[in-house]
Amino acid sequence: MMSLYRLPPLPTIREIIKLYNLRAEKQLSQNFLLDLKLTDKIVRKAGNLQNAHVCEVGPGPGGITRAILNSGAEELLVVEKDTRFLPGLKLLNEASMGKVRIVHGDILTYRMDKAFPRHLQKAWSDDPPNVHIIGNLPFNVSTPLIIKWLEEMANRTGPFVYGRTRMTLTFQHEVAERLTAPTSSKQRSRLSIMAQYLCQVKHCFSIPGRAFVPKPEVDVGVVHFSPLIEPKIDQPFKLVEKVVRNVFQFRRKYCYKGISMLFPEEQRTKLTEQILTSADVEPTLRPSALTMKHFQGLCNAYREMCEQDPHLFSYNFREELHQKKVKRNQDTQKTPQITLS
Ligand SMILES: C[S@@+](CC[C@H](N)C(=O)[O-])C[C@H]1O[C@@H](n2cnc3c(N)ncnc32)[C@H](O)[C@@H]1O
Repeated sequence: MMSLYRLPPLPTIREIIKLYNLRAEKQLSQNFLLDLKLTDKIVRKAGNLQNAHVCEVGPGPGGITRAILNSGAEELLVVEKDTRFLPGLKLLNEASMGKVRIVHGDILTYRMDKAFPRHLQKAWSDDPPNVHIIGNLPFNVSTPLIIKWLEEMANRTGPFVYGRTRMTLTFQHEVAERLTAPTSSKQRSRLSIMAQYLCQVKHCFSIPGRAFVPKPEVDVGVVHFSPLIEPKIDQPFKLVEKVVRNVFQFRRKYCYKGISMLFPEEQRTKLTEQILTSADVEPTLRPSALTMKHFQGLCNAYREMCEQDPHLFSYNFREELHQKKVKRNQDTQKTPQITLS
């Protein structure tokens, strides 16, 4: 069946690279994937792309682009920052009879909410729309981008105005492990909770660094995100983010230490006890041992406490520390100097 959708005249990626003299820019962390088995495998992990509307982020010379075009997608929007790749992408567009829409831009600022026709929109509780995001981006872009997209997923904005848009993205191997880490694993971190409370996250497979040209220092993990109908924590993203950040800031200590920093010093002991009791969290658990249910309990209890004291949410213990330091310095300067004559 697959051969029905194959587009025979597509130029090979090596031809495109040679034709336009496309060298990877090390400063831009460009690492190309030219192995067709691997580009096909990434695209297969996105699911069935027949008649799909796909956005590929950072297509570069077009290895993954080609695999997407061969998968039966109806429309492929590519967002590429580096102008050197535009002529090669135009060539792929011509060879695919106009299926590729090329945007020269930065995916961090591109309006994904306007990227596709509105008729593709599905209700959140419905099946996911036939809209997919696929990309092999530089590591310094993929991590801030996934944090931005997780917030947009929580708010149903950006690419999630179409419904539960699925994403298949590459990350540095260690980040892929953190995104998918289960309770009590070494890699369990802030990113694990933020991703897993909103989606089903799957580390599909790893690609050794040597498969890329040029070879990056680290291996790469391919991660698939499928947004959940009901997030596992029913609280605003910013609140969840604050609780989770506090819990993990002292990751080697008992969890009560980080949790206590949600509260101003004068109420710290009392309110920490209150939140731990209400969320049914054992104070001597390590942050990595907390389950999603524990985080749900902590966020719900913190929300209630913030409703009772509206100043609580804006409290930031680092700011308090900073203020104290400034005051100490001012006091030292005010102390009269006693000079011995
Ligand atoms: C690691 S290379 C991968 C290229 C290609 N997808 C592949 O797998 O061979 C990353 C690509 O993303 C592009 N890129 C980097 N930052 C970007 C951004 N903020 N927005 C859009 N594209 C970006 C780079 O120019 C480059 O083409």
